[in-house]
Amino acid sequence: MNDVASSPFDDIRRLITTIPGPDEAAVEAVRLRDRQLTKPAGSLGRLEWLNEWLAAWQGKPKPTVDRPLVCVFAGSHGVTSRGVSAFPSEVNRQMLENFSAGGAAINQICASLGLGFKVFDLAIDMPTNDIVADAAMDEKSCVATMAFGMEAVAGGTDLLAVGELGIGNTTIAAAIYAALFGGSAAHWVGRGTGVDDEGLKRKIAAVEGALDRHRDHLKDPLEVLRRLGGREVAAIAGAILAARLQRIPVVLDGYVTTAAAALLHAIHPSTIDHCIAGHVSAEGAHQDVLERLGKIPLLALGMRLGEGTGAALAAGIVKTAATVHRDMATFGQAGVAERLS
Ligand SMILES: O=C(O)c1ccc[n+]([C@@H]2O[C@H](COP(=O)([O-])O)[C@@H](O)[C@H]2O)c1
Ligand SMILES: Cc1cc2nc[nH]c2cc1C
Repeated sequence: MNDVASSPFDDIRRLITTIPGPDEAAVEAVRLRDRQLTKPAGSLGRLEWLNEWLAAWQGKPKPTVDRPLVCVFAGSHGVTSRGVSAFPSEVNRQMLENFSAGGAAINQICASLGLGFKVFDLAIDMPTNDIVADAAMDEKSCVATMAFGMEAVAGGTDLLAVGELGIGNTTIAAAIYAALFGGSAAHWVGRGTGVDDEGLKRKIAAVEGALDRHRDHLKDPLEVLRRLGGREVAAIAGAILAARLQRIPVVLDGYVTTAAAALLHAIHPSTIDHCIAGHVSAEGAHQDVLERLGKIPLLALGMRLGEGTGAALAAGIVKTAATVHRDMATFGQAGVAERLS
């Protein structure tokens, strides 16, 4: 008998030890074809790199973006009782209805770019505990929610864009970053949906209170997730892991979504090598987070909506990059003269 008590988190840790690495042969095949296409070498900038990235993580010498999928995870948060958002928590349910009716920004972006769209309701009417007073979740429900997130890609996709919805979750994200990276609560807290100066003070106080409450238990990133996180963050972490195991590249959304990636990165940096930052959010500290994760955002549009919008726009660019690589003529096919020397 093993006398060390096993925890549900051990399954997650074990899973992380099994994730595949990049397919270098596929990357080489993309580079070879890229050199033959009718353009000066390197002239498509990061579009060229995107195809190498797709090939590396799909494990395909001819990368595809035929079934791109945007998954949005919705959670609700007990910390909202502290006045940390400019909007009431009812917005969660109302925005889910808006998603279903096709009225949200993300619906228009997905329709415009030809992206699939799925929403996951993570017990939106049952908020997680207030992180200042208690742990957000118990270990079992944290792992169960990660497992639920893993199912997001079960229907099949070749590019996953992840996003979230959850009033109060920029406070949750700020607390996670403060726990992972240190620094003051004020550095990590921003205006989210648009809180005024008083709201900003309440957010800072909430993050300080949460860190104080959980201070002796924040070494393990999975404990940070359980204590300071939310269900959407747990589910996104699960989706990112499942995508890696199924060789699906991932595009991250903004400040809140990136918190899930930062937790995985803290377990082991290579865990998020198959992820790119779709955009840098206008939420103040996002650029700092991306630098710490070694991610250069594809877009910088001053957006701070969440709901996967930045990731979806970036996924549209990734889709175009794959089409360009697949369908351009070579110098030989087009009869275009090659470089002189
Ligand atoms: O992801 C971002 O960069 C981002 C920045 C600001 C706000 N949000 C969205 O706004 C909500 C959280 O804002 P708040 O003020 O309620 O903490 C949540 O639904 C997020 O999707 C998202
Ligand atoms: C209206 C609204 C839409 C959102 N989408 C993501 N977060 C949101 C927050 C609000 C308040």
